[in-house]
Amino acid sequence: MTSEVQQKGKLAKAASYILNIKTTCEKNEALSKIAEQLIIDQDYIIAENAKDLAKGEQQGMPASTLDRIMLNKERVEAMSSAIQLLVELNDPVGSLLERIEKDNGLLIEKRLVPIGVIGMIYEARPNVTVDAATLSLKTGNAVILRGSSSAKFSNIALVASIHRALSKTAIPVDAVQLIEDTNRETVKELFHLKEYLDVLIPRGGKALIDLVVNEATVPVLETGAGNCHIYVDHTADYVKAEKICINAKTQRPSVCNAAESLLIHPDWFKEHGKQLLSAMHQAGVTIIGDATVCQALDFAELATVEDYATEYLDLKISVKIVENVYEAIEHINKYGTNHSEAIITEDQLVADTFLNSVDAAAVYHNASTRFTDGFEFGYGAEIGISTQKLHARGPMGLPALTSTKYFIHGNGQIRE
Ligand SMILES: NC(=O)C1=CN([C@@H]2O[C@H](COP(=O)(O)OP(=O)(O)OC[C@H]3O[C@@H](n4cnc5c(N)ncnc54)[C@H](OP(=O)(O)O)[C@@H]3O)[C@@H](O)[C@H]2O)C=CC1
Ligand SMILES: N[C@@H](CCC(=O)OP(=O)(O)O)C(=O)O
Repeated sequence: MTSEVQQKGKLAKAASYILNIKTTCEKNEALSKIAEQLIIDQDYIIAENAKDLAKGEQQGMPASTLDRIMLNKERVEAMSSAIQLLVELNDPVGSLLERIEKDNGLLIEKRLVPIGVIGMIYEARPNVTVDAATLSLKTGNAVILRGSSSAKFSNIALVASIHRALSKTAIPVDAVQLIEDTNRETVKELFHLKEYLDVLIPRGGKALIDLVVNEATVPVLETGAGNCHIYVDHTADYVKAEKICINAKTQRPSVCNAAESLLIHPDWFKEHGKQLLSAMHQAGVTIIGDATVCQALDFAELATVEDYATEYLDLKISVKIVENVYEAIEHINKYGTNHSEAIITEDQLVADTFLNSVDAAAVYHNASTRFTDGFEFGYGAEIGISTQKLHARGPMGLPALTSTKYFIHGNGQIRE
């Protein structure tokens, strides 16, 4: 018997061949219809979402996880408006990257093309269902979605709404597939769906990413956990440091681009450490410090080596005193996850050393790590934040969902 994954993979592949010849106008019309349909269906979507929330509450899920799953009128409207923004963005498909005219008259053009079928395994956040589907459609790709079991009812409702919208357009309904069987074994089927999948994007914690990278035989675009640091150098401006550290830690502690660790120069710590960490503590942050920090502050708890490797995803931060920018870089390259790293300094040379030597997808000088986001970078949304180096790095918006193809135009040339 053919499995759900096999069946939906086959349908998505067939749809991808239809989709890749659709015009930008046809794709945009379909996106606008989806934006409208989500609003029409919002009561149904919110009612289905309530089933996920009730299940989560019964299982004793923390409030931060329930908040990630929760949909209300405002959030559905935000999803719909994000799609309208995507409509406005340039369609990269067809863009000419290179044009070579050979002496024999051959014209070689290198253009951006859809990847084909994208597989997505992702966390319990229903808006990712809509982001992934719409980014894929705009770039002429079909998508197979496998969201978390914790958001199952919400995802089924959202994809039903997307299908209702697509059925009124030139874009095939089969271009968006949702795997409804949330058994973890079905996830593994995607790892080997070579016949139908062109790329698999896992979006979630380290355990999921390691599993996919180690086991998948299909090409993988790796996203990753965010153990993000801020290094406060001895020339750092206090006002900037406080604003950035509090924003990076507290604005949305559960996301991958939130700061998890502070590294501070000893001279700066002597002068401003107490003021900064007290302000963070007052903002609700638990300070897990090294011996120097704990000696200076009675509210700090002592850090272990594990703390430096931990992505808390909570109102908690580890704090370590480092001798200089070189020790900061060494620490980050050892404990970081190649996601987003920041330095606060007024010294441009120190900043340049940090930005060039830290191995991460996004490096910041005097700004919050929270900006690593597709919308903030101008991509409308992101399908994930890549922490690998090949094909795409950082927030993956529309261009990251394309490949290239050579189009060669001749008039009878043969190779001598
Ligand atoms: N770089 C990026 O783009 C992003 C990174 N993140 C990172 O993700 C993490 C938070 O996500 P979290 O909620 O923990 O997500 P998880 O990693 O727990 O889950 C993500 C998805 O993978 C599935 N899954 C997890 N483990 C397995 C397994 N062993 N076998 C099969 N399927 C599996 C889950 O299914 P099910 O839930 O049904 O079990 C879910 O659909 C943080 O580390 C955060 O930094 C988050 C968003 C974006
Ligand atoms: N796009 C996000 C960051 C990445 C993300 O989606 O994180 P998560 O909430 O863990 O699923 C943002 O900063 O808004």
